[in-house]
Amino acid sequence: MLTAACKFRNKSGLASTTRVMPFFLSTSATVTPLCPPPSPYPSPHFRLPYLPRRGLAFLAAAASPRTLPPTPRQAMASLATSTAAAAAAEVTHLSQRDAADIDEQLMGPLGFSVDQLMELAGLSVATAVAEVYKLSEHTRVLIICGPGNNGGDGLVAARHLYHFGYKPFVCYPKRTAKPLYSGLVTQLESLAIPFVPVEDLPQDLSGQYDIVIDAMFGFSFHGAPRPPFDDLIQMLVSLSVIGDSAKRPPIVSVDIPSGWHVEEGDVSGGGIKPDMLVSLTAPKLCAKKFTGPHHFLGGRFVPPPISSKYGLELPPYPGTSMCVRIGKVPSVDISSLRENYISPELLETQVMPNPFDQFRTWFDEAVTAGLREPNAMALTTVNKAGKPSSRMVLLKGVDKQGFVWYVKNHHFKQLSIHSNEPPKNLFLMPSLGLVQVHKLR
Ligand SMILES: NC(=O)C1=CN([C@@H]2O[C@H](COP(=O)(O)OP(=O)(O)OC[C@H]3O[C@@H](n4cnc5c(N)ncnc54)[C@H](OP(=O)(O)O)[C@@H]3O)[C@@H](O)[C@H]2O)[C@@H](O)CC1
Ligand SMILES: [K+]
Repeated sequence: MLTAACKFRNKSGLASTTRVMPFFLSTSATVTPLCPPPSPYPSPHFRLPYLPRRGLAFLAAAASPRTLPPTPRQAMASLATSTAAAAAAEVTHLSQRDAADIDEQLMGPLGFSVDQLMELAGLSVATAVAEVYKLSEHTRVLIICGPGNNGGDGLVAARHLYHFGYKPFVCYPKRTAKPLYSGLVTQLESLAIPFVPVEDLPQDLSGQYDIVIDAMFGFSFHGAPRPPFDDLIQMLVSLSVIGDSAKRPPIVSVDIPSGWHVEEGDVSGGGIKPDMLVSLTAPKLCAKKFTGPHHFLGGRFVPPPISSKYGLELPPYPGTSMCVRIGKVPSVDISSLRENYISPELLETQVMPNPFDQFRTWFDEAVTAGLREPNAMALTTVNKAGKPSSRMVLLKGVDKQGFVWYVKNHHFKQLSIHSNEPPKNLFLMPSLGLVQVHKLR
């Protein structure tokens, strides 16, 4: 397996100077642009936040009728619109009654078992958590489980998080004697996942855990929380009042923020303020009051009879994902984005003598590693006046004669590849720790 490089010195003594450019490969190649581009967009992996119907209509109008789906450019142009619209998305919110009805139908005439649904729900929670809170920065996860199925979702999520590489701790003070629950506990014990008694929890959870998952109560919650959940909820309330989210573990609520009224939300205003909510099957009415940065939907099992009976408007799940973000995508502090490019040194003696063979090896690794569109490359050309310009194109082939990519006819005229300065292409393969630069001739 080829690993990342952090420093490379070529024969002429040139060293790469940036942290993200571990390897500089310069070669001669023939440029063969083909036109027009043959493949419609977007690729199956192109991923946008959920677009409510109006947003989809906007995109559909941008594409010619019944022909091509929108190109990435068209899709990106509508991203701001769709993102804002998604905040007020027309996702169906369920009443407590409907949520319980759906539960009954799924596990009655529709043939599901509670184990199945719980497994899918818990898996959704784990994948949503992993999507937002990266393992590199959030390892220790405390899962507080209640006495019902919401607690069961928490037990399942703990198991999946363990297998994803997290270090779960489970607080499960009111165990249910049913075989489903004792089985879930046995599974966690077999993974040596610690069960923490309530009295052993520190009053301030922020020092010991990187994420706290609230799986205490779901849609059957009613009245005021009884012991010991009253204290546990208060513990999470005190956590959520620590303003600086960087100094405390984020709180992830499963289906309902525990203690909230299932339909009216945080009625007193003194309840948990989770950073993330993973609604299951469909959001409940209280989710309209959720103001945290991350709202996801999980429970990818809703069959058409349920959707049509309850008129459910739910976002499509992308690809094979078990969860989908709903609501506004939070704005990111760009300066806080960082990756540690720690990798072994790559020596000139370790690279293949033929740069095309080397490119092919790295490219195959990029595909195997699951990079999205690894054939996307920045193509830079310089016009006769010496003015450089870059654009993203898709590589469509490579052989000993050079690289082949597609551009539209009128774009081809603007490429200026007949100037003295040969064009260069650049591939970014971050998960391999690679940036490859090729000089084309
Ligand atoms: N199809 C779906 O939608 C799916 C749903 N799934 C999940 O199931 C969840 C709903 O599960 P659920 O019905 O077991 O209810 P949930 O809220 O977990 O707990 C009820 C327990 O809490 C107790 N309790 C209630 N109030 C209390 C209070 N004030 N203070 C203290 N205790 C209180 C109550 O006791 P009781 O009042 O009955 O004595 C009972 O023991 C749902 O939100 C979702 O997470 C997924 O697993 C699969 C697919
Ligand atoms: K909950």
